[in-house]
Amino acid sequence: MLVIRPITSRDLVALLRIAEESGVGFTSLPVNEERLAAKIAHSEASFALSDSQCQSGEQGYLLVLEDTDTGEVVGTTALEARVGQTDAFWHYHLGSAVHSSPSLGVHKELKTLSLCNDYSGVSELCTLFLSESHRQGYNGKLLSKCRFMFLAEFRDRFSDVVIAEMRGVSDAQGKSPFWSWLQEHFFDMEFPQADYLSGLGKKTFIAELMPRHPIYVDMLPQAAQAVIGQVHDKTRPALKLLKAEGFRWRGYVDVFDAGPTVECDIDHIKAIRESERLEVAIGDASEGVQTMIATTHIQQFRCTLAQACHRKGDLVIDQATADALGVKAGDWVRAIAFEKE
Ligand SMILES: CC(C)(COP(=O)(O)OP(=O)(O)OC[C@H]1O[C@@H](n2cnc3c(N)ncnc32)[C@H](O)[C@@H]1OP(=O)(O)O)[C@@H](O)C(=O)NCCC(=O)NCCSC(=O)CCC(=O)O
Repeated sequence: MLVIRPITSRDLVALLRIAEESGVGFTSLPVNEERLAAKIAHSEASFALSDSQCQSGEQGYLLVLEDTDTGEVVGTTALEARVGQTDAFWHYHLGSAVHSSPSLGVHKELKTLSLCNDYSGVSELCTLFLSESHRQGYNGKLLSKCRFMFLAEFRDRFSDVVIAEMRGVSDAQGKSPFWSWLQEHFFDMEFPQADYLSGLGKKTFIAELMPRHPIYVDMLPQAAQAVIGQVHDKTRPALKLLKAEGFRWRGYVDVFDAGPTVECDIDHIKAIRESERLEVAIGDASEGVQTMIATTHIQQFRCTLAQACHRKGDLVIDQATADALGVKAGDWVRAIAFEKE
């Protein structure tokens, strides 16, 4: 059975393997053992806090998908409580500037990119990765959507707005058309190095070196213009999953690869609106439907997909599912059907 649970220090080797597998441009998982160990420790500390200790918003929750039959970790998924609390959180915003001279009969509407910190303090979904061997059935959906169960249950720890920075376009060698232009004029480093430094949290160079004035998009090379707001091929499924939940692009893009950042008000997220809190009943669930089920205690958070019968106020699951989730009859869970009954 595949079960999502909080990461622990014992998962470091698996996380390192996933970081290698995810490749260049997957900023939140740099291939750096020390950094990954620090990420795990930060997550463990965040899970250990009580709600009232979370005022700073600096918490990060990193979860893994474990195949309980083999003990193998096959995916990751994460949430940041509030970004930009300790360092600045940068984006470019795609806007427009109108240059108009009625007397000459000239009217030009030009697209611009302006550096901003508009998403400071919002919550972020990140670090979504499923090993290729497990990209089948509802596994990807489970990994993406389990975070909405988490947001719904532990709502007070998060902001009213949730974003996700989608990986932008880069080739197999890690060359990004957008970065190539920035590199040529403003930086002396390759995209993988900039992305790596950003993943390490060393982001001050962005403020120091990035172009400070708005950029006229028409003045960028065609190749750079073409990838603004576009996602990496491998990230299309991740974007589709979020769009289906109500996430939209409002013109914000990553400062390195120009990948889109999508956002949604927390209360408008489909899975949050449609999931229900139900009481567990143990029994025969073979006539039920595929259901995502999450537990409601943060330290013992578990989420899985299993056959379940939805009855008025309760949810019938079998003993194996209850064991995997660590729940018993009468406990509360949050659930949402992936299939209609
Ligand atoms: C993102 C996941 C975990 C998703 O898993 P799967 O690929 O198994 O999911 P799936 O169910 O097959 O696909 C989800 C939906 O996308 C559709 N789909 C599949 N391939 C597509 C494509 N090329 N273009 C458009 N849509 C596509 C499927 O039909 C399905 O829609 P229907 O249900 O309608 O059929 C995986 O692809 C992955 O690990 N990708 C590589 C890592 C990555 O790029 N991660 C995102 C980085 S950006 C990030 O982490 C921030 C975002 C975030 O955290 O959510």
